[in-house]
Amino acid sequence: MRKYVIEAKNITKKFGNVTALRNVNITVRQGDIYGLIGDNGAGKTTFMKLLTGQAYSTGGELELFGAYLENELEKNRSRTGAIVESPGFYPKLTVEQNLEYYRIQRGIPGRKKVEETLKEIGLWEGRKKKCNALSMGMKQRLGLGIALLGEPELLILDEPINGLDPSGIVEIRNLLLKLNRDKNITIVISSHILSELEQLATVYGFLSRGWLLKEITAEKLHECCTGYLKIAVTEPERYAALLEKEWGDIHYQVMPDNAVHIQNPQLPTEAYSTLAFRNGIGVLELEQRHMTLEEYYMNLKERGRLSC
Ligand SMILES: Nc1ncnc2c1ncn2[C@@H]1O[C@H](COP(=O)(O)OP(=O)(O)OP(=O)(O)O)[C@@H](O)[C@H]1O
Repeated sequence: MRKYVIEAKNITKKFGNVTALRNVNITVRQGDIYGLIGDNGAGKTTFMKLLTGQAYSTGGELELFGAYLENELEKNRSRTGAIVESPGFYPKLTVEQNLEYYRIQRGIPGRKKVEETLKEIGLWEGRKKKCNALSMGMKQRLGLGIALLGEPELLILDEPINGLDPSGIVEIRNLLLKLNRDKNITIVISSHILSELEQLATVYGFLSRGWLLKEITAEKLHECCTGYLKIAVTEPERYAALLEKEWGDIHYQVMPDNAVHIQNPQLPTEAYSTLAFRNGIGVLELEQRHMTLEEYYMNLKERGRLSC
């Protein structure tokens, strides 16, 4: 069993009369890439701020690397690195000078550390650039570099791919995967780009208005979302009636575009097309589809809870 890095038990956070988190239970294990998903105002940043010590809970218990007493928790925060809200760079200093500044400020020994970090985040070539001349992608990488200076075991990243172009997104993704794989760094990451999170996360937590709707591993989610068969036919209504007659307990949906979506099909694809052919119905399109993370999330929000 992998060790717990974060255990949030019944965490509540109120800002005056605004409740940002309500009895939230979140568990992150060593080596996880934990994707926090939720609409604006769901409580993602607040949760991350509780982890970094930028805010404190008003109820419940937070454990970081097994410690929950405030002074021990604080000590363990030194084992984390974070980008929560934009890191402050000195615009007139170069990339290298900014990193050097933060190294000294945090009391991290060894000048070599800056060089190693620059190479790790792919900013060695751009180290002499002033921060006010950096692209968004370079800024995000520098932010990550500052977070990495203290050799964290846990990275907390609030929307680190926000505002990046497609190649910037791929660069950050590959960097995070490498850090996770090679250094076993546990990562908590939030993003509104679900198709991107899908390529990174090993566990998901879905927040809505301060409630944790669901926590599920990527593996389990994938199993649950075996998805549906999309079969577009010339006579969808008649085809739907035939489906029911042939397999009574089948779950399907007739879509506005002549397609019928068969949920979790139990038989080989041909069985469903043959049924149409046998009854003189034309098959226009046949495609096995997995539910995307985005579709799962939209369903979850609509229904509040899903069976898986
Ligand atoms: N310092 C604060 N004072 C008062 N209310 C706050 C404060 N910080 C956050 N909130 C409120 O708490 C709720 C959760 O905000 P939070 O920033 O955690 O959401 P989020 O999921 O990160 O949203 P986004 O995707 O927009 O970043 C919101 O209603 C927000 O207005």
